Amino acid sequence: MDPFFDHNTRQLTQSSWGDWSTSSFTRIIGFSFLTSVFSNTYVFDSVKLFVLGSVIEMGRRLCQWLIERFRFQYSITAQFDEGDPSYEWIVLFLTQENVWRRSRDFRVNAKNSKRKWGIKTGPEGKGNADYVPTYEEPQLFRWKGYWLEIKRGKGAQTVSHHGPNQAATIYVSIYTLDMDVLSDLVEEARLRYIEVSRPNVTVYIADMPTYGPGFVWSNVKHKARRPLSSIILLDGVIDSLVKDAQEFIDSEAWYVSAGIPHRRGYLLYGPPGTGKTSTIYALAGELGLEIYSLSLSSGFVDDSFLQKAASSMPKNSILLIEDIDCAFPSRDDVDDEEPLLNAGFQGMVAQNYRRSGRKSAVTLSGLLNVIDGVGSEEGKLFFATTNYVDRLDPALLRPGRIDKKVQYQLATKGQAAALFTRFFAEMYPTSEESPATTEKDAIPLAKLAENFTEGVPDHEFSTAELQGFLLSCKRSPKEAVAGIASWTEKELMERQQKETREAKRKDMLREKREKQEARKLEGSIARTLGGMGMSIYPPATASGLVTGGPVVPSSSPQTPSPAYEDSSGKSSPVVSDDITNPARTTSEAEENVTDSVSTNSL
Ligand SMILES: Nc1ncnc2c1ncn2[C@@H]1O[C@H](COP(=O)(O)OP(=O)(O)OP(=O)(O)O)[C@@H](O)[C@H]1O
Repeated sequence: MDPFFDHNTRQLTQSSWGDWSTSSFTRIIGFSFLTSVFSNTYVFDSVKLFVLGSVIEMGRRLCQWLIERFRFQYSITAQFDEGDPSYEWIVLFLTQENVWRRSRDFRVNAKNSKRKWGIKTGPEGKGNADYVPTYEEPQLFRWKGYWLEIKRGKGAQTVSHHGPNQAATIYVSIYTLDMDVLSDLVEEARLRYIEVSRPNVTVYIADMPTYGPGFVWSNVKHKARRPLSSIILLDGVIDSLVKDAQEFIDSEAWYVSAGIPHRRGYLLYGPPGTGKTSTIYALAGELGLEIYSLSLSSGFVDDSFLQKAASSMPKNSILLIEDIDCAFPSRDDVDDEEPLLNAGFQGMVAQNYRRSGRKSAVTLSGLLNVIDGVGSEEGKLFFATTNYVDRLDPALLRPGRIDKKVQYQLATKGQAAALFTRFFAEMYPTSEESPATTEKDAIPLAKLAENFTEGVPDHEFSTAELQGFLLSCKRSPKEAVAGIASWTEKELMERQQKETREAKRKDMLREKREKQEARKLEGSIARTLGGMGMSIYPPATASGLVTGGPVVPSSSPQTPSPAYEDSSGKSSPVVSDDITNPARTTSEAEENVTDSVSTNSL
């Protein structure tokens, strides 16, 4: 029975009518709303699209998930970080495999670094830039029947003078589970790199601080290989060096069986410009070794940086540390650096170690650890150069750390003649059939070289200096012969003048330091006496009326002499140059300015 309808009276009661009408109305309205919605094709199509879109998106995500699963299960991914030598290998490999053809993003580098993996953009030698693909978008290609995918990511952070830099990382995924395929790929990339770099010596330089995991050899240069014959040293020096290094490389098995770490250290020492660095580059070119170079005088190179750098070098390569004496204190350096420090910013670390008398943040023990440590084993050659061998600690020079020392000297007459001959050899071909030049016909080259050496005193000039002179008259050997005597005379005179100025400057610096130390001492005595209620001078002395006089107790223990007090009530450390001559109480600032001006003017 219908609760809202009274069949007897056939009337609806007031309350039941209201309820019924509401519910029916809602049903009718809802139905009609839905009917109207679905009868509207626009809305219906939108819903269909929405459902379809959701299905497609789900499908896409499912596919992505499956691909990721597949990749994870059936591929090997290798990571190549910029700054590591293997990064260079893989970039060259990708360039040679023409993977870049589908690239849209390129990094443009000036060609001066002779990078070997920039893509060819036209006929050989065209343009002054390298175009290096960045692989921002993943690329797929086939190699030896395997699918490889290349992706780029972000690597370790470095900091240069221009701010932080983000090194790049290249990920190579190979769709196989065979690790041998990956090692084959890396080995092939390495061999191709060596082949391409053969006419050059590859030099990795760490010239930026690195943060985070990994290590960045931030700069790579390819220098033209220099023939050993172009290095002019005393007879037999370079040959014995090359022979020694070659023997070391060839005798790895012997080192292992003898239980001796397979590394060897060389120290090349002598005046600047005598060919130390050139020798190492020529030797690396001859033996096909890469050079990893860093300078201890770079402010950011400390013990941990050095350790990381040494451990990230590959086998059979050279670790080159130039100016190794920077890690050792020298009193002269403190004097020399003082104006620099006062001039302004040097960096907190730099200030700390420079104040300690060193130019480097690397400590001796840090350096020895690197030479002895794990990072230095495995067929690594360690080369160090210095202009000041006497500053080196004996601990560094002991066999096992430095196995061979080579002394470089200023040029002898013989070296000067060899340099001259090398310089003008092209103008004076040795072959009999070579076309003659007028100069050649006039005087033979050997004779000219002999004449040239008459104007060069033994052991006075470096090879670099003589080379500089020859460059100024490179078109005419006769001109060089004619000008050498006056050039040496002028150079020697200038050198003497410079030495006099330098000696004077050092004297002034020493004097200044002694004065400062005396002032410090006086200040501390004054403070001590002031604290005890005493003064080093009677009150009249402090006012400048009386000079000299013994140290006497102050007349009033509670009130120290105002001459030793600054505005804050503390005793002033700067009063006089000499406690036995307290009359010089006037303008210290003026005197300091005079000192520094005269120092700078020197
Ligand atoms: N013995 C040499 N034989 C040939 N060239 C030399 C020789 N010495 C110097 N030079 C020339 O002089 C320049 C500087 O040489 P290099 O940098 O090798 O000297 P260095 O001894 O390492 O100097 P520094 O101690 O200042 O580093 C180079 O261009 C090099 O060609």
